[in-house]
Amino acid sequence: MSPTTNGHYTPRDPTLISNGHSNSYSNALLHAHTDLDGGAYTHRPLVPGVYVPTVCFFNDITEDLDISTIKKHAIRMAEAGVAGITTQGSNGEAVSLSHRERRLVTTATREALETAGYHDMPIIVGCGAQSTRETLELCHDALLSGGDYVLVLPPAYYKGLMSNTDLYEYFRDVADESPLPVLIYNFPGAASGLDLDSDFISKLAQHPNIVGCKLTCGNSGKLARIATATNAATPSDIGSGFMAMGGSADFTLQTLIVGGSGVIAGLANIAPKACVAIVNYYAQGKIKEAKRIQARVAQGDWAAIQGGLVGTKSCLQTFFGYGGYARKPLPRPASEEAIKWERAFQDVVDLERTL
Ligand SMILES: N[C@@H](CC=O)C(=O)O
Repeated sequence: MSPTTNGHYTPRDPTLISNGHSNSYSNALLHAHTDLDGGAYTHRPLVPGVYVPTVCFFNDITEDLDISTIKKHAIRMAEAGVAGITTQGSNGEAVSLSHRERRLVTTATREALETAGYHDMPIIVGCGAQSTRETLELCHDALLSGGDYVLVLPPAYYKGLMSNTDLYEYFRDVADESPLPVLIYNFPGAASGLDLDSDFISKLAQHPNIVGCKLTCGNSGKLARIATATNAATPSDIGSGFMAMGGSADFTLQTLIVGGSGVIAGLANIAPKACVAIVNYYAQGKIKEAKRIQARVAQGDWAAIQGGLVGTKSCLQTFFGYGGYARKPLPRPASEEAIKWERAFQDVVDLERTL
């Protein structure tokens, strides 16, 4: 694999990575990624900014995927000005989906973006699994579903049996073999407390197929060290360089100030324009305005952090008329609970509506 700038890679041989899932749509996607002269396979560049880890939508009764709402939501996000979409992040209920359903969600998202004219919008696909083998299978699926990058959480089920070296080798092996460039996902809350440190991530960042990270640990000191060590892309760059991303909207401005590249933030499902406004104000040097928006976004994100995707969906249903419920066994908020989330998100939704 030969890297050029961030987001532009030539894989070994794109025709060899069908992994048994090839169909006419995925062939069309491969074709869409391939230069007309039959040349290099390229990925849509990752531009610094806000990436939304989209929630997944289901039929309330059958719990089947609600593809039309998945598409509608992706378009609403794109129209709000996000830089890209992440399917199967923690908000996307990946752990409740089969491999087939994961492919369907990413394919539907790509189709929606294509239909709405967002041909250049990158999709990052969550692909972390408990074995190197399954992670790689998901990475291949991500490619064939229209994804451009993969976001990989460390395996943690057998945490007690693995050393730092084993984990390092996991990311290295995935990056060596993944047909899509990799972002490392550090989220101790979803990985049995496993918290990757800045030395570990900065060392892995030297791998030519590792192009960024998402830090949901909320550690802006760690982010500063990684951004410096990797010479990370910032909102004033044109999209080349390592993408050192914050993992929650409540430290978007802090991420930018220490040299990070933006955020992959669940709150953007509710308030994408507010999150984007922080980045834009920062890029224009309007720090006072950025701080003002950040303060309200941080408060709204507190609700998103506490309520997770259950609270986020409840908020979408209340204020935007779609959202539904998470798959069981996650709870369906009773009416008092829904009112609680309505109150908690009210201010950030008000803010969003002014933008
Ligand atoms: N708070 C996080 C949760 C997962 O990373 C987010 O905003 O996405």
